[in-house]
Amino acid sequence: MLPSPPPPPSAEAPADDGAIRTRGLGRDFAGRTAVHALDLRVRTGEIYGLLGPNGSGKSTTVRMLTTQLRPTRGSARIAGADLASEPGAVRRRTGTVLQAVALDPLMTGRALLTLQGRAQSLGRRAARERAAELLATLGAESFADTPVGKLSGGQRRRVDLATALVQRPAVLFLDEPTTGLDPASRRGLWDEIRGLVRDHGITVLLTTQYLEEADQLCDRIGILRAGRLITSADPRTLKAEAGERVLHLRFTAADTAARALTLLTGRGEPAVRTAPDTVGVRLTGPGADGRTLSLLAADGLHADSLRVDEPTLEDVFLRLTPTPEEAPAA
Ligand SMILES: Nc1ncnc2c1ncn2[C@@H]1O[C@H](COP(=O)(O)OP(=O)(O)OP(=O)(O)O)[C@@H](O)[C@H]1O
Repeated sequence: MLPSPPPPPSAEAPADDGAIRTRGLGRDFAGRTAVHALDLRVRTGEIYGLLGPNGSGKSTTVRMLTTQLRPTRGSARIAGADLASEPGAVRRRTGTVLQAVALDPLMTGRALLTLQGRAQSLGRRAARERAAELLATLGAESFADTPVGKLSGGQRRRVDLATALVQRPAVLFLDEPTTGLDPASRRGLWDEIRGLVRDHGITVLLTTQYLEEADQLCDRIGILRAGRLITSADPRTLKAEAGERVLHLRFTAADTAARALTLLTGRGEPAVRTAPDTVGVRLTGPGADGRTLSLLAADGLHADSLRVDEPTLEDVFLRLTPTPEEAPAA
């Protein structure tokens, strides 16, 4: 069996704190603010992605939440433990996979996991069993006895992940878990992360620079910009807020497209010519596509093909990119 359910929150923990709750959490470096006053809430059992451009404060946030970096201001509760007054409990209840993990390249994954188990006070036999169990869970048995220095990037990340799970964490922090992996390994790792959440109730907070990763993997996403959390919502909501859908109408001939454009703009529709034979119409509300098609049909115009472009997380991200004066100085 893998992790037991998350430990119950300590008596004084407010019931609605979820797995991670920060209040005004922030950090300055030499008088410069890296993270302002973060109010973050991650629900138990969700995958929460912190997304943001370079230098926006993602790693600083993770380092504060994993007790590696002392906050300058604010407070946080993680898996029911207070970050400032119960750092030991926070460490026991969380697992962390950082970007560059310094694994001894000569040790095998199995040996590393067994060692980790011993470090967590497991007996020799229990540590071996726990290692075997985790290797099986993460599909790492076939390379469990290979020195980690000889593993591929994706295999190594599985060993990293297994190492963070030895102590059955309630909350798992992953700092850019798939950076440098090829698309197939990345997808494989997503499946493992989803499995941990689904089968073992683990809460995951990950940072990523990959929009696709955030979109595919995360239940909710928080976007950091220059040290501030500027939005936090599920990917669908973010995309819906980011922009309108665009209906592309392709006609058999360019002059038909020209007629369609004249007709639509004459009726106040937000239409533009996107190619000689294509007209794009911004869909400004429910039923907008039907209205456009009816207008055209009433004039005897029929598109040869139709395509609707949905807004992407990239639209969200681009819209939220910092202005030069907001970007932290290099
Ligand atoms: N130890 C440090 N000393 C001084 N400044 C720091 C330190 N660590 C981080 N910073 C600064 O804090 C800001 C936030 O950095 P952080 O590494 O948290 O961003 P990030 O979003 O994780 O970036 P990346 O995507 O490049 O990893 C940056 O301006 C960075 O230069």
